[in-house]
Amino acid sequence: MSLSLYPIIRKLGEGGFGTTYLATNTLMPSQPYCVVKQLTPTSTDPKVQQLIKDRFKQEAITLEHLGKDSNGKVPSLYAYFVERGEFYLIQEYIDGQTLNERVQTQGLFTEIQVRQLLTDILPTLIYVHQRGIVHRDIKPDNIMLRHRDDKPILIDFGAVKEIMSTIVTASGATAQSILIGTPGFMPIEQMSGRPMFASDIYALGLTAIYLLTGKMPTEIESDPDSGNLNWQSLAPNVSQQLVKILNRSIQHLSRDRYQNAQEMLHDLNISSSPSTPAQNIGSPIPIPNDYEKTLYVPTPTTTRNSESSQARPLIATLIATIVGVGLIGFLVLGYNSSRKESSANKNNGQQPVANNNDPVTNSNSKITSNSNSTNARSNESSRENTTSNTARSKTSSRETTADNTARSNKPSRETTTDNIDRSNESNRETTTDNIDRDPKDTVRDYYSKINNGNYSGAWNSLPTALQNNKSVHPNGYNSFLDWWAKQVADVEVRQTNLVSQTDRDAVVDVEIEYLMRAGGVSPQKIRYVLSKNDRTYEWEIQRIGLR
Ligand SMILES: Nc1ncnc2c1ncn2[C@@H]1O[C@H](COP(=O)(O)OP(=O)(O)OP(=O)(O)O)[C@@H](O)[C@H]1O
Repeated sequence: MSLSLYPIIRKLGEGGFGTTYLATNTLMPSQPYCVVKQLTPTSTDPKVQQLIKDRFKQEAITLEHLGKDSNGKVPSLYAYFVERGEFYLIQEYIDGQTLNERVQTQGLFTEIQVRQLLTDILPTLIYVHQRGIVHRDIKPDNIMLRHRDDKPILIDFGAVKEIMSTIVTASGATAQSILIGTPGFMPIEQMSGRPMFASDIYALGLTAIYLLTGKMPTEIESDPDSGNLNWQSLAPNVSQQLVKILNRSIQHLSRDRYQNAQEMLHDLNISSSPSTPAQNIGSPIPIPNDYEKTLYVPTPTTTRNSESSQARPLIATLIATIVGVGLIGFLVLGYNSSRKESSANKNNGQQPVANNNDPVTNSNSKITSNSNSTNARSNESSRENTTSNTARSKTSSRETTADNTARSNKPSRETTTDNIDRSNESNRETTTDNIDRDPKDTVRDYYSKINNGNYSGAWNSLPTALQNNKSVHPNGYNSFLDWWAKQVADVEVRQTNLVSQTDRDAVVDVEIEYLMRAGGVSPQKIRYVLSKNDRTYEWEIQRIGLR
């Protein structure tokens, strides 16, 4: 097989991974049009290239079966091959228009048209998901309306692009260097490298909103309190029923969305045709303005809302990051961060005693392989995957922690005893070490303590004013434990930035993600104000606030 069999007519588009062309399929008697998708891998390492070749073949087989059995719902795959380091897919040409082109040429969709589109495309999604495939890049550019029958065809599956971004990390593991998906259409779990079927539902909901409003998700204002998109005012004639369905499909947390395409199709079928314009359906739940409160107050509503309100800014940041670096080098981070130990509740609500000498295992921000996210076998197995990965990483992290604890407990305790009786001179020794310490380490240490189950140590790192703030910690240390030990499974430090530093003060911005025990991931951007202790010269947290 070779490219010369498919003479190029013209370019159709160019994306992050290559170029799509209109071509002629000379292998067929009528020499019909075909589409040539040329993909260029990120890595030029020969070992990685071989790996990509193997995976590319697997993915081509998947696409072949998907096309063959789909009854025209997705383009057929005619051929695949590798030529001069470039990877090629030869696909059926769909004579039609993308949804984006349709809106540009014919204007916005009516509710009836959107309902028809959803009724047509949801069975395709059911079909794709039943084969264990998450599309991962549903958007108006990737759904075509075929001229002959106006039926929607799903194009441009994300998995093959993800394969192109395969790299080998320093530890020898394979990972994907790029998040597949389009800014604004990617839900939070997909941005964390864990796409699931509900991720496609999210993107489809936003696609429908685009058809009704003409606005991409990034162009729609979100409610400052909840982060929910204020799209209804842009489409005031849409019925309450459809608003409700679309709002459910675009919930931030996957568990609040339709779990599968059948559920959404079912609601669409039973809901009546357009009648009453929507009035505040799915309206945002307000969150308290007290930002510090959302750091710890462990009520599910607050968690959801704080996630909502924070997810969009984070998404914006990630978009900027992804776009800014030309889509290269944005490594998908896994969740193998260090673990809390079940002894978390040992103190049972009593005020903890000083325990600042617990060993600190800095296991944050690890880069891990994300190779299992390509095809989720089913919703259930997708969940299993996530759980088992978490479980696996927890075990290994716990081992690391235990190991480190064993190694470092003793010296730590000795230091404690020493410190009590020590003279100023020894304090000066400590000082010399600490002068050079980065204030960012203090922040990282705080989260490491939490991940290691050293809640009392973390609590003691907080300024007294925050500990005693009744709106943040109504039950003191118990409130702190309620959040960290009972609701948060892991906290991942994504980024730490030293904003400013003098001899005495420092400001550190961090981007973290809470992995919630109930499921879901909640990103947060937090600002720490630290000051240097006059006596110990250690950096101490003075204030914490959301950014
Ligand atoms: N099977 C197809 N039949 C007809 N036209 C197609 C087909 N596949 C893609 N196109 C057209 O080519 C355009 C670009 O294709 P596609 O979305 O696959 O890749 P891209 O935009 O170049 O990059 P990326 O894959 O990164 O999105 C589409 O918007 C569509 O107009």
